[in-house]
Amino acid sequence: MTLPDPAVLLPRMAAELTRHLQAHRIDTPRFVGIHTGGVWVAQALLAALGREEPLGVLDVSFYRDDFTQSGLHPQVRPSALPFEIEGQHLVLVDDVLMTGRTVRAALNELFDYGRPASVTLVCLLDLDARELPIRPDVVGQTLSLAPDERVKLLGPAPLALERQALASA
Ligand SMILES: O=P(O)(O)OC[C@H]1O[C@H](OP(=O)(O)OP(=O)(O)O)[C@H](O)[C@@H]1O
Ligand SMILES: O=c1cc[nH]c(=O)[nH]1
Repeated sequence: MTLPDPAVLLPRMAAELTRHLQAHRIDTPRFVGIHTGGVWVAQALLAALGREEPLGVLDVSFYRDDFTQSGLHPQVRPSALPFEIEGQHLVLVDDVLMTGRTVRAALNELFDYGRPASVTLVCLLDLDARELPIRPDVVGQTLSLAPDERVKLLGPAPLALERQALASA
């Protein structure tokens, strides 16, 4: 199966997000991307929406539930949220949603900064392999991979999806 082109998915996602925000009467959303791929997608989405505003960046490494098993990634960066979280309507963006564990970690981190009024979840690809009750509000495309396959977002520009074989243990 051919992987989709992010440049095709992003304008559709921008239109669907606009409809979602209007339907929920959200006028001033604050965008937060999950490092690394989610930040690239959030930047592309802001550009597609014609919005120029600071983007929050979350590195969820310390909040992962496999943190003690996997060790710390050498490029862990502090999160940077250039706006209040308390009472805000957040748009949380990631590139790939698979088990939902990264989004769980992101929500835990966000709630350590304050209580948002709402969180809208946007992802470029949904791999339909959830291990937690988390669902996206806006999704570029849903794909099912073979058990030994993974996808990787290459970026930041141009964005492209690459198929990878899962390294055997
Ligand atoms: O739903 P999950 O099973 O948690 O998987 C989704 C996460 O996997 C990838 O993160 P990765 O840690 O590879 O970071 P990256 O963005 O730097 O590639 C991807 O960017 C998502 O954040
Ligand atoms: O295939 C996958 C699964 C999880 N996260 C990714 O980035 N790709």
